[in-house]
Amino acid sequence: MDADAIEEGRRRWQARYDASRKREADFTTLSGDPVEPVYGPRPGDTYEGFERIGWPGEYPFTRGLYPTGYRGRTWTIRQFAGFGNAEQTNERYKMILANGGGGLSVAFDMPTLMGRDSDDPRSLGEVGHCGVAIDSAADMEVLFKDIPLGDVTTSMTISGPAVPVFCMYLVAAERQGVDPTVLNGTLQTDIFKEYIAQKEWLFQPEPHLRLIGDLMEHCASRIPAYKPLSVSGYHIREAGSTAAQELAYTLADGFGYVELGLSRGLDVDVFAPGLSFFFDAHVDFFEEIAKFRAARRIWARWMRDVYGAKSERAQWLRFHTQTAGVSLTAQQPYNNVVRTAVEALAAVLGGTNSLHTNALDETLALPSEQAAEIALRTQQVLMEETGVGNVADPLGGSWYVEQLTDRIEADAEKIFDQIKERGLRAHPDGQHPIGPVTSGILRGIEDGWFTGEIAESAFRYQQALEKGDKRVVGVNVHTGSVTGDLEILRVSHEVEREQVRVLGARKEARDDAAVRGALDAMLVAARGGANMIGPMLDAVRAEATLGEICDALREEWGVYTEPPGF
Ligand SMILES: CC(C)(COP(=O)(O)OP(=O)(O)OC[C@H]1O[C@@H](n2cnc3c(N)ncnc32)[C@H](O)[C@@H]1OP(=O)(O)O)[C@@H](O)C(=O)NCCC(=O)NCCSC(=O)CCC(=O)O
Repeated sequence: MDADAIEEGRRRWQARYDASRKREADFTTLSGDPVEPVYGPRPGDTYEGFERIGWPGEYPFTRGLYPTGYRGRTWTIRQFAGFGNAEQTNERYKMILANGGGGLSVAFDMPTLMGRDSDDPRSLGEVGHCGVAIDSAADMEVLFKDIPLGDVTTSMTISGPAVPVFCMYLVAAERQGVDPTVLNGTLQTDIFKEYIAQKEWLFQPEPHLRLIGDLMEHCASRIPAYKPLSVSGYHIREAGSTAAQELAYTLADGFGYVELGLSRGLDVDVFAPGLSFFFDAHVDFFEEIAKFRAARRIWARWMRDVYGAKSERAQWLRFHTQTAGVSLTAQQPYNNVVRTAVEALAAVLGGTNSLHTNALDETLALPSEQAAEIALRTQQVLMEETGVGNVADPLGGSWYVEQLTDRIEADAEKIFDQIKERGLRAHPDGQHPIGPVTSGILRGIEDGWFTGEIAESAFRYQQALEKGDKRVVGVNVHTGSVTGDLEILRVSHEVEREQVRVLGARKEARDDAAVRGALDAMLVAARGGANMIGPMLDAVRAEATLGEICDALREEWGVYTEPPGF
């Protein structure tokens, strides 16, 4: 790009920066010297390919979504939390909010994630263990007791039974007297990554996609700020993928949901802002920063050029980041604080919109209160002390980071081609039921391609670790010393007994005929083409449980069994 064009871009950015709101904060160095909100080539310099880098707040958004970077608003500190019953988790949420947490993020227990009630025999021993147990709208009410749902953004990490759980959240808001149309938050809902990595699905992909389409339609028309999908690479990475695979599979899944919305006749400029993303921040500092920058650029280009999105918001890739659970070690666990801080810094330098920092004991158990506090404080140290939010995309223009960004982008594009090619194999006539990328994803799920590719990468890394080419402190290098007793959070089995007792009492107290009638009406919608959110909300209002709703649908649609892979 020639020097004049670069200067014209700088003036455009400056005008938008001047017109934007900034935080009341000190934007100087620790020594008191002023710093610019963003840096670029020196006036008069040319820069080949600068249009791929650009300025913060404009296409292709490599350098961030906002002209102000974090000067406008810092990232959201959003700590993923949940354990035991709704009452215990409600206490933890109040602690997080009181200590400066910016939003909530609900972790559900395994039975809830699988759409089973706490009194289901298959739930035995799991209730309240890896997250909070939620059986019905009444539990959701307790979960958010004294937390005004209209004022706090709430993320819920659940995908198989995302839609009934979302209905419970809406009913809890109704019962708080909050107008559901003002709600703001994120539901994970990403079923593709369940088949690819996390493996918490309920049905075949097609009925799941139908439900997700209903949800997208409902949110786009009635709850405009709510983000019904958090397209997730985190679990793909944690399963052992490379950074480029994480990026490419996740963005491809995002394209799949865009195609789903388009196939339902929705307007891309209306529904696309409801798609958000969720990535891992692993320990290779620069590779991760490059991944985040490439993610924004690829998404903006595809949204504009392939799917016809016109508004900036529909071209924006907004993402939450969690530091890499898989990088934590049980050996010398205090070192995990250091790893997490480095990973969190990569996320921030990559321009994350929201961040969870892992607690040092998470490789052993759910975080203790003390470990959870250190994790929260880690973000606050970065935010308050380091000056990292003063300058947007401070690594933009680094030869290394720019080349890494280009390389990851090119690797991702190759993977998109492979996915589309699989789609064409499934539909050689080019008649894709939802869209070409979706066909490729479904084919890749069906024939085990994604899981095979991830397993291959995980295997290669493990070999490198065992040969000592890759080193992990406390694991294959610097192994002695620095130990210490950790206080481990243990969830009492009493929680399960109490949850089952309360659930039994609620079932006794409700109007069974109303529950049955509402579930039947939901099944009528399932068989026809009507949007299922309305009837599902009615079932939830009648205190139908999550297990009852999911079982009715399992009976209707059948369950999914993974094809065996070797
Ligand atoms: C979009 C995100 C990513 C972030 O939403 P947030 O509300 O926190 O932040 P945001 O949208 O970026 O910002 C809030 C508002 O401020 C505005 N805003 C932000 N920065 C600005 C700036 N500089 N200038 C002007 N406006 C700005 C935004 O546009 C937005 O307003 P508008 O709304 O008006 O635009 C959302 O989807 C989210 O919160 N996701 C979290 C997902 C999550 O927690 N998942 C946990 C998974 S845990 C898991 O899966 C478990 C893994 C495991 O451990 O196994």
